[in-house]
Amino acid sequence: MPGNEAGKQPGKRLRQPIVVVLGHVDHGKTTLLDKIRGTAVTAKEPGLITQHVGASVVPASVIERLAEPLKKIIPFKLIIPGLLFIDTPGHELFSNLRRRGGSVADFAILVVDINDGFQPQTYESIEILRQRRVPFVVAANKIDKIPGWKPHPDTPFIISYRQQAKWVQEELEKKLWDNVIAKLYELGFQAERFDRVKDFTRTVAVVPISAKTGEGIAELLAVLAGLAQRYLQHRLRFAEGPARGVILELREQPGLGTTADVIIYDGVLKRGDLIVTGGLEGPIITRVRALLMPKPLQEIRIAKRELEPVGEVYAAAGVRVVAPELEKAVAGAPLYVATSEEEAKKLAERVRQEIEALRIKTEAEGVIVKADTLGSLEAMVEALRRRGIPIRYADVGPVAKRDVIEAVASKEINKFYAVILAFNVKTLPEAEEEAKKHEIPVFRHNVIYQLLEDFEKWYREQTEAERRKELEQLVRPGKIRILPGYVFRRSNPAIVGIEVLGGVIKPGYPLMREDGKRMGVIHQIQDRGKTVPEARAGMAVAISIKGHVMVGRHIDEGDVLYTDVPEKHAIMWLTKYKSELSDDEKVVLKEIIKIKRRQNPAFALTI
Ligand SMILES: Nc1nc2c(ncn2[C@@H]2O[C@H](COP(=O)(O)OP(=O)(O)OP(=O)(O)O)[C@@H](O)[C@H]2O)c(=O)[nH]1
Repeated sequence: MPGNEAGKQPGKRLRQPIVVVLGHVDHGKTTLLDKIRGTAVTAKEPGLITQHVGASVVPASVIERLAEPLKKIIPFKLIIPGLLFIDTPGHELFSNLRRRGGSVADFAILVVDINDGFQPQTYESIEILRQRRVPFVVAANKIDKIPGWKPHPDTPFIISYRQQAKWVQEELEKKLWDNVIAKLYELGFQAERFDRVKDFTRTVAVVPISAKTGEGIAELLAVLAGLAQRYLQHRLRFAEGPARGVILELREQPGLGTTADVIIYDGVLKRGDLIVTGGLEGPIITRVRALLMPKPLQEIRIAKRELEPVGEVYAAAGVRVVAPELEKAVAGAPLYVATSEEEAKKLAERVRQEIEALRIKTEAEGVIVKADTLGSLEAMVEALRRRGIPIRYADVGPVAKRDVIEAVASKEINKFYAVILAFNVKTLPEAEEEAKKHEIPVFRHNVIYQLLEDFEKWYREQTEAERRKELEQLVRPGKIRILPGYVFRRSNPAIVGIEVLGGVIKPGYPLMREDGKRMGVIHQIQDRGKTVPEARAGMAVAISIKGHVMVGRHIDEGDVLYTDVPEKHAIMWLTKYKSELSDDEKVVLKEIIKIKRRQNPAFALTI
């Protein structure tokens, strides 16, 4: 079984924990994975070149040797055979390592540039790790870029650190705290530099490293291995029994059709096995035609490595599966080996239910979600749920016309949710036209965090604009007194000088007397000869009043008038817009309600 060391002695073998690398763009994920692979290769352990499809294994012997100088700080004896690293970093792929209620990945390394600190994808990575309950270690990368740092290539961090000048050490500590540890605390995690951690299951260990110089890689691997053992004490599994895995990626391969890159996290997968996986049109029951693994090579150039057929693979493993009907499968779907046709049917039902549970379709209000894979769909749905954003419809695939139709239907219930959130998928031309026609915004991004930020920003702007508009239309509480000696015209319209005693008046506001009788509508407000849009408490202005109002008959000099706030408006002021009233407006509103209740005791009773 070339390339699959776990398969060499298929007796009772513990499986390796699966590790993923996440983090913000350019923080050094790829460089770190290359370094880890390089470390494993240059260790020149015979027969330990351990390449998988989409993954690499760092054997325990390599980790132990690297960690030798650290024995006093990180004492451990490894019982796991090694660590399986998923080769492609990033949360798009990580989200496909899904498994009902969690992740196939046992651990993660969150890479944070120690100089750049937390960035959008750092937050997003943490969110996804939290969702899937994956414990993680933080690699505070690029320590070689700290001013004054003297690199000691491929040396443990502790040893290199001791040889740095004091001020350089201080600079590192400061950055480590400000840019990494404090940020983790803000998010509710207890975190410490790895050598100060007492309980690795409660505290996030932060390992300062340089993926470029190799400083700290020894500790990073040792901490991971130690953590893996502690965490997995009760979860460690043997590589035996029927395989369970997940489709990481599907690829078209000339001559072979659609093949699936699968991560096997449990059991054994053999050529000829009856397997069950999932597609959008339903579960797929098929047989493994071939299993492909990379040919063993003495170097790390893995990109174009040739694959060769193998008879079986043992968990944990990354393998390319060749089988009929895989073109109907979907990335992120589970893959199970069935021991009989009957069991296959049962498993198929389980897979169908699992996939259906992720695809949402309701008649209720909510957004429309489209994502490229099951894994990203699940991550999107969970992220939306946590933010309390309702979902009407969620599915895998490009944005199509029917998605726009769903959004239009959603608009009838709540226009602010009539949007399409498209994660890493295209919009079909027909759908684009339809969206334009119905003014359905389509938000697209390949970072979930960013996609949701964009939508939430838009949502806030829209609801705020709506609120402003509604607010503008409400009659505000206002109280005025007609100034004696300032009657300019008695009627048609009446023009009088007034003083605003409280609240505010605007043109268009109806007025009432202290006995609740309507006294026309304010037509215009003038302040020293100039028309103004409003008058507030303390101002003395002239107003014209339209309607059947005559000074001397209906109203008189010295009279107090109020704005005639309609009951609906009064209720809005008492509830939704309470915070929009000034203190004097609140006092005036109370007086208005008192007047109104003389005629209608139930006026603006909100409970
Ligand atoms: N000085 C220094 N540069 C580093 C280190 N790690 C990575 N880099 C550089 O940072 C840049 C980004 O590194 P990548 O490994 O491509 O980062 P990434 O996180 O994989 O980025 P994406 O794959 O684009 O998400 C490259 O130019 C690396 O050479 C480090 O420890 N020190």
